Amino acid sequence: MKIALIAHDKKKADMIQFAIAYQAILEKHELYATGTTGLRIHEATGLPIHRFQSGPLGGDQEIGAMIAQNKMDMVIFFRDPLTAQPHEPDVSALIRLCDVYSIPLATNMGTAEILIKGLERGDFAWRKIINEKQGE
Ligand SMILES: O=C(CO)COP(=O)(O)O
Repeated sequence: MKIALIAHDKKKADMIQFAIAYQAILEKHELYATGTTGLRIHEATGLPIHRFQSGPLGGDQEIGAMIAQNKMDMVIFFRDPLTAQPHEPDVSALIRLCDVYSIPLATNMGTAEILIKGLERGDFAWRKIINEKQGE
């Protein structure tokens, strides 16, 4: 599965803890991230991770483009709900696309843990079926 990992600055520590805790699951999948989040996860875990631009420089939009092409299976996006983001429209657009394409999206640690455990349990087999139909 292709998984996008994104965290706003005040949530990066949470994301790193999450990646360390679930490294054994994450390493079985293809990981993508916005620039700084990806760098921090890679430094903390050594996990291979494709890094897009930093969020404010277009990284959210690049991940959104993958969703629009049905090339992303899950998004874990630890948003900071208490800090205004200069690229708020990009953040909203990414979340909107997850809803347009029914892509599982976690915006906090509680939901992310449920998604990742579901992934390990095989709950995302339906994504595999869709991908196979598309010849991916
Ligand atoms: O701003 C972000 C998502 O909206 C995250 O970007 P970085 O991972 O580059 O900090």
